[in-house]
Amino acid sequence: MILKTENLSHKYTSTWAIRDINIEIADPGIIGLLGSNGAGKSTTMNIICGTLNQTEGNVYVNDIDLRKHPLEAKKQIGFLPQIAPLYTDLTIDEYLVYCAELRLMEKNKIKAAVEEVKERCGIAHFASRLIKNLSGGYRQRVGIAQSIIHKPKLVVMDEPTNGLDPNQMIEARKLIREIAEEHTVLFSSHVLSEVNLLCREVIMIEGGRIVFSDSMDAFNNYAQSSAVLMRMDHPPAVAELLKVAGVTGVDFVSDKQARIHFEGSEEEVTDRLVAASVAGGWRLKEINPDKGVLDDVFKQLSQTAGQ
Ligand SMILES: Nc1ncnc2c1ncn2[C@@H]1O[C@H](COP(=O)(O)OP(=O)(O)OP(=O)(O)O)[C@@H](O)[C@H]1O
Repeated sequence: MILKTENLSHKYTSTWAIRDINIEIADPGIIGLLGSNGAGKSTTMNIICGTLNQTEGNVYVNDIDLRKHPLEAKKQIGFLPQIAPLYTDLTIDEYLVYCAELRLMEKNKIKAAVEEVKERCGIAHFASRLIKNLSGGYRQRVGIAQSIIHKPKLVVMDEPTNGLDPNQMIEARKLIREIAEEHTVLFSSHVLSEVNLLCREVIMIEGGRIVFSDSMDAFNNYAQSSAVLMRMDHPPAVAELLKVAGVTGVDFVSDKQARIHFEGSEEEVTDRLVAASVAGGWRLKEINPDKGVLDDVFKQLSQTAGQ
């Protein structure tokens, strides 16, 4: 098992920030830890990486108990915290050597490891530049480089694409995918689409508890909302739309676009709406499933979790 947490729970004050977090990762790939702000992602990651001591529960990395054998377990973990721990007055080379030493790498292996990781992360051409003179995207690459320099089994990244511009995000995602070819990556995000793009599996956490843990495909099936968005040139009155079998509610998001809530099969209701549009001359321009926004999915999932 690459990572196993058992009933991981943590209190900063009198209330539980996370409670009974059980994670099992047996296979390589990218696993997303998805949750809104304050859900408990950073707390979970900090504990897994040994930078925060849990109140209760256990962490095993590569079957090594992190509490009992912290040095051994930490050799198997790379960590990119939410704020990358960069020393901006060092050059990339100096910083990476320093990180390799912190990771207790053997002296004679450090030079080659630094070279390799610079190549891998696309920062070799800036090797002697001070980190403070790098753009946000390159700083993030340096942060990623330090997390894999000692070739850990598990790389943990806390919101690694947060604060990057769209191009930098694309580059960072590409790099994360490449890293996942050799390492298992656990990365957190509060953006559903980001997790969707990158991950094989998703663990969703809300209010400090896991509310969903399964494959991305299973999540998407679950998150499929029971509403469609319909754009028409000549939309009818709400009452007309409500006559279509299965339609349970209608709200207009603009004068030409309506959100149609329904019960039952999306395909059948969509077919009926299309037929009604043709018959009624509504001049349908577009009809699409309305994917639930993250908050709605959270709500659904937390209700399920409470049942
Ligand atoms: N040092 C701390 N002292 C007290 N409470 C804290 C501390 N750090 C986090 N918390 C609380 O613990 C809960 C979980 O926070 P955590 O930072 O783990 O969430 P998160 O999902 O990572 O959110 P974000 O994306 O905003 O970082 C929140 O209610 C937060 O206010």
